[in-house]
Amino acid sequence: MAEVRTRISLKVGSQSHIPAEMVSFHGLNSDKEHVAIIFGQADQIQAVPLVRLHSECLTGDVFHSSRCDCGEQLDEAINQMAEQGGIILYLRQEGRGIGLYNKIDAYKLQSEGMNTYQANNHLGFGDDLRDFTEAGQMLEALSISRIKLMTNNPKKVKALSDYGLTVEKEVNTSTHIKDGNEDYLKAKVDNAGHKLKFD
Ligand SMILES: Nc1nc2c(ncn2[C@@H]2O[C@H](COP(=O)(O)OP(=O)(O)OP(=O)(O)O)[C@@H](O)[C@H]2O)c(=O)[nH]1
Ligand SMILES: [Zn+2]
Repeated sequence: MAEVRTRISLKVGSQSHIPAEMVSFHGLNSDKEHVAIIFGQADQIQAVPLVRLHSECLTGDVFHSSRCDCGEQLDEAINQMAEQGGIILYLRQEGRGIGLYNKIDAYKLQSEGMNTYQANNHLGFGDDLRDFTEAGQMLEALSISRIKLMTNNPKKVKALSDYGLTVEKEVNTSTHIKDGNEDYLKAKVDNAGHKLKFD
């Protein structure tokens, strides 16, 4: 199921030339172009690699929007995996699965006072439409069965465990508070049980 592997070199902050491999897949449940980014050949030489499932966030990952923490979490994962190896599954699940245009509609409602979950519900969507089965398929295709999962989201841990993977350890990301995203982070804790720490 893993299809093409190609070498890439990444730059995050002051760290440049971070070597990695990008892997495409065929035969996943949907036609979404999910990719794996593998650091330090972790799939081949580590028995229990560090893994992050990162759901796409164009506004945060690319443009570092102040509304969320996605870009910072992605950079944190890359920095950590550049040191110790690991695998990022970059999942094309924009807006927790509602898509970019709907997320923009949700942002408009959030600007008027709703939190992210209320805004999704107001638009007729559930709190979170993501399905992580394909992440399980991708890890299976890479012959990985035991992982350390980098997340604060209990739903991801449960989904991979239900798929049949062994999550030996949960590694929480830092809490990336910045001007504009505190309510977004607190809503994740209150509505989805994210393990984020606020000092
Ligand atoms: N609907 C909606 N989605 C958002 C909003 N802000 C960010 N997102 C999406 O939320 C998702 C965040 O993905 P992740 O960081 O992988 O997941 P998470 O559930 O926060 O869990 P962690 O592993 O702890 O980071 C992405 O799909 C973003 O596009 C928002 O205001 N509304
Ligand atoms: Zn985001």
